[in-house]
Amino acid sequence: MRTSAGNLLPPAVNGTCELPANTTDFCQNAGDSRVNEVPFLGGNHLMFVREHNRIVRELRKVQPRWSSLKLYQEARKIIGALLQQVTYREFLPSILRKQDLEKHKLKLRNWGFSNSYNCSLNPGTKNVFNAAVFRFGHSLIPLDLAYLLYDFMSHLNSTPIESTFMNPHLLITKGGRRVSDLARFIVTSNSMKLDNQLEGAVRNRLFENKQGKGMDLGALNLARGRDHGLPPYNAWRKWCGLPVATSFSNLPDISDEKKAIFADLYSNVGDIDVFAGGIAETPLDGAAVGPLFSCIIGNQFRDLKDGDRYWYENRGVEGFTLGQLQQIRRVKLAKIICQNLGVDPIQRDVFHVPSPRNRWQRCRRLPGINFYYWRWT
Ligand code: HEM
Repeated sequence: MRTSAGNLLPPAVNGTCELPANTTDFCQNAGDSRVNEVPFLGGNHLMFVREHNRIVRELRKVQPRWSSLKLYQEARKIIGALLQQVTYREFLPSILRKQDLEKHKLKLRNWGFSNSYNCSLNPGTKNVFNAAVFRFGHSLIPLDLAYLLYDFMSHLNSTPIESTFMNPHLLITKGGRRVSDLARFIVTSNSMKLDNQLEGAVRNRLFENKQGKGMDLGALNLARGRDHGLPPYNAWRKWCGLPVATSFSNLPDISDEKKAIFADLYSNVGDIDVFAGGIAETPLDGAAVGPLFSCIIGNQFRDLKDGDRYWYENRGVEGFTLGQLQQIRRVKLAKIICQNLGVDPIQRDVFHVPSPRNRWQRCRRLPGINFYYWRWT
């Protein structure tokens, strides 16, 4: 895939971000226009483009006769598999309880092919998931971004997050030489707590213009839910088989303090918006989200997996061989980050900050794919 100098993403033809005057920075081009929304999202795009190109180089060594189209398609298939694996094996366990992962059949196999495909499931994302539930991440957004240098101690260029919206400077400056400093900062920093608090940066200053007028992401989420005609919080509780609130004083999974706020803001308990109610729930023990969001997220990811005929663990003419599948199963996100963004050492589980239970590892010691298994494809 095309990159630009410094192994960065190619520049966008039409400016899709806001650049200060007299800068050598550029807006990045990617398959999704949100690539410029915030530098760590751009960093994710960049990482997978680099990983794609790295995989193509490796495949070419074992399959020198493959056309560039065949190389592209096989690398794309492997990237798809890695994204699925990281999501289910690393990300979901960091937000859902073990018993909910089991209940929704979200656990991946360690060996062999999967036979969980169910043609009656619809793998499309549901309106409530996009327009409300999966926006829970808006409460995790950090206050600022910075560089963390090689010594893992010195912080530089701390920048309020609102100054980085639609401005890829921190990521692409100096011909990409700062990419690893930014990535090192991100993998070692805690996100904000998952709660019903959104930082001022996104509540008042989202995409702020020159006159100092910004938007409110929380309000956008609520408006989007209504605009999409989503049923209210209580209706989704019922859908999930959870007790439904009959009055503000008996909202079952919400603290007394928040019950009072809801009573102040809504005239009827049946009107509470699903986004507002869901992020106000007290997280379940061992989870980052409360019962309602656990239910809807669990359901959605079950359908995305079991409703997908091309799920990477499935057996099929289009699928991987067993040997290839076992190679893919060796890879964790830490390996993808360290190989492509130069964070070395890195903790094994990048969804948690480094600790004695989540120790640093040298990149070369983390398992990766042996492309020898693609020799007979
Ligand atoms: C600084 C970081 C972020 C910013 C500035 C941001 C901003 C936005 C904006 C402006 C929208 C569109 C709102 C609308 O008009 O309806 C949106 C949608 C959304 N965001 Fe975020 N967001 C960020 C991080 C996250 C995170 C961490 C998550 C989840 C883990 C997330 C999940 C979503 C989802 C699911 C949508 C709906 C997408 C769709 O329907 O296609 N966002 N975000």
